[in-house]
Amino acid sequence: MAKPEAPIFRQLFESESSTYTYLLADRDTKEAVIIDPVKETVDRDVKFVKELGLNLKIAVNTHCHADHVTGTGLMKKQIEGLKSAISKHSGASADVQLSEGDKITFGKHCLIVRETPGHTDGCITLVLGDKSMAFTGDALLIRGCGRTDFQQGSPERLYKSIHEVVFQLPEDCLLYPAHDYKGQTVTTVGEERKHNPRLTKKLEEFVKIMDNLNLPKPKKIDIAVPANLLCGLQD
Ligand SMILES: N[C@@H](CCC(=O)N[C@@H](CSS)C(=O)NCC(=O)O)C(=O)O
Ligand SMILES: [Fe+2]
Repeated sequence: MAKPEAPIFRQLFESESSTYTYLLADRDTKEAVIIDPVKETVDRDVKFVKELGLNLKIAVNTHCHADHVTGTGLMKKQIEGLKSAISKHSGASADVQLSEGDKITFGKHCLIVRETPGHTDGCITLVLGDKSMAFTGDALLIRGCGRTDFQQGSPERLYKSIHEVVFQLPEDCLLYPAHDYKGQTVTTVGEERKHNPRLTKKLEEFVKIMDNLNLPKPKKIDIAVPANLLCGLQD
């Protein structure tokens, strides 16, 4: 059973890009936040928000995604008053440009913005006010991390972001990534500090690993990045 003061929390999945979208809401006021909605699943998510009687205030992107088109622009057309948000360092347009330490409030809860660059310049981690959970975007993935070979990627910056921001959260803080490709859903700070095969290494070795991932580029990168600079609304 969830603690009475814990927000409503749902983890939603988009299977083509293996993206997680998160919905959080205050149980009393019904004010809600959505994190990383995907264009293809906007109808599902809007229906769900309506079914739960939520007042969706803000749709936040953890960064300018390269692998899928964000749903924030489309969602704004369907939900009156909804605002989009992204880091001011992302280069993307949105109603709210976020900076380190900003608070996104929903009812009695809030998400605190922590800048965690390295995968991209504008990556943020959103930490729930009581530090019981955090949304790491592509900075930290479960037993992995975001690639650093495009979009201003820098393994040195990513290593610093994870060690100095994410790994400083409480050991039992639940970490929810923007993607998982192996069916995993959640991890903790303690688990990743102990078992992350990349981030448990010294910086020099981490840089070597990241420089030699040799991953193919995301299939949609040439469509997704320009669209995501405009809330996902460019055809
Ligand atoms: N195959 C997928 C793209 C997979 C990919 O590159 N994922 C990114 C996160 S989305 S920008 C990543 O950082 N992966 C790190 C890793 O170690 O897998 C597609 O074509 O969309
Ligand atoms: Fe990404």
